[in-house]
Amino acid sequence: MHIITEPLLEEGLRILQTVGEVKVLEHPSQEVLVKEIVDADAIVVKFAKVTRECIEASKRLKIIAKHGVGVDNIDVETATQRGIWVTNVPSVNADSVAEFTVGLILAVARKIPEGVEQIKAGEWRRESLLGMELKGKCLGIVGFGNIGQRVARKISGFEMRVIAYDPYVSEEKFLQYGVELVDLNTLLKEADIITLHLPLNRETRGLIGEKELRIVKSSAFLINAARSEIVEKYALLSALKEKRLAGAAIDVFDNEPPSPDDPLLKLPNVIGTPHIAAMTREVQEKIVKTVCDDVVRVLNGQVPLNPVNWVET
Ligand SMILES: NC(=O)c1ccc[n+]([C@@H]2O[C@H](COP(=O)([O-])OP(=O)(O)OC[C@H]3O[C@@H](n4cnc5c(N)ncnc54)[C@H](O)[C@@H]3O)[C@@H](O)[C@H]2O)c1
Ligand SMILES: O=C(O)CC[C@@H](O)C(=O)O
Repeated sequence: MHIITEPLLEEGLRILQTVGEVKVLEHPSQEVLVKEIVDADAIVVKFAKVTRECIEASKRLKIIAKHGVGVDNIDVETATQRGIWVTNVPSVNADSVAEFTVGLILAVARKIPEGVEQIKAGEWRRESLLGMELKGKCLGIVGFGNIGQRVARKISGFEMRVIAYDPYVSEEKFLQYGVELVDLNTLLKEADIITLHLPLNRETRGLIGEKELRIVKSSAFLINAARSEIVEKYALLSALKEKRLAGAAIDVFDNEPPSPDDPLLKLPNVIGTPHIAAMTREVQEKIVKTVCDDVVRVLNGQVPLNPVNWVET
């Protein structure tokens, strides 16, 4: 039996049914997941948390397949210790996420959502919507992997200076994209727009905190379409309230969906979207096939094509 924790495109169900019965749990609580995972051979997960408790409750689990890139909602260490494959779908959503990031940059720098709200409310207060031109400004990309590189490529027509920080990418890669490699402090000091494209893990949790937000220009904007916890929420709130940061565009929240009372969403200089950077028809159709094909491979005794861990034999 295979478990799916969130609704999946029909094509995915069809592929999974070739190797067994499929049970769709719509956004299960931890309690439900711990109970349901006991007899599962495979689990396909979008946002549900596959914790140590879940993994330890499972008796037959062979694969935890992430419908996306970031595996921060899966306890990869425990899965690895127990010989369970964890897979993801790298690069497939990178173009859509990069396109969306460019959209967020334009939206926040040119106050597009406020303009839409005003006109729908029958208002015409153009003077309150003075934006920032991108030409000649500096874009700072933190995390220069699949998405970060595509953001650099897609923004090139806007004639910005592009700098990036990524300690794990070779200098040649930055040269290839015409991007200046800098350290994090330089990026925070010099960027007019800072955009995050790195995974959430022990090293990156809270990477952008009080100290870092005191370095940024007060005219700068922060874009986060990576993971919420990379930025310390209360440090971000203070920076925005005290106008030490001009604005933020955020696609990811620590509790999704966020409460309508989330203090970040109450701020006029914050744009929020419901984790939709990868939500295009093209991406969803490709992801579902890749993620389910790996489940089939593992259940047929083959090595998956997109493992994020390994199992010692
Ligand atoms: N909002 C969404 O819908 C959405 C969609 C896709 C991905 N994401 C998030 O975006 C992240 C990046 O995706 P990707 O496809 O570019 O992944 P990727 O693995 O291709 O690139 C991530 C890059 O981050 C770098 N990195 C790691 N630790 C770092 C650190 N401490 N400082 C700077 N750079 C560091 C890595 O070297 C790598 O180059 C994912 O992990 C996921 O959390 C969000
Ligand atoms: O499923 C989605 O649309 C989001 C997944 C995204 O956050 C990812 O890590 O790839």
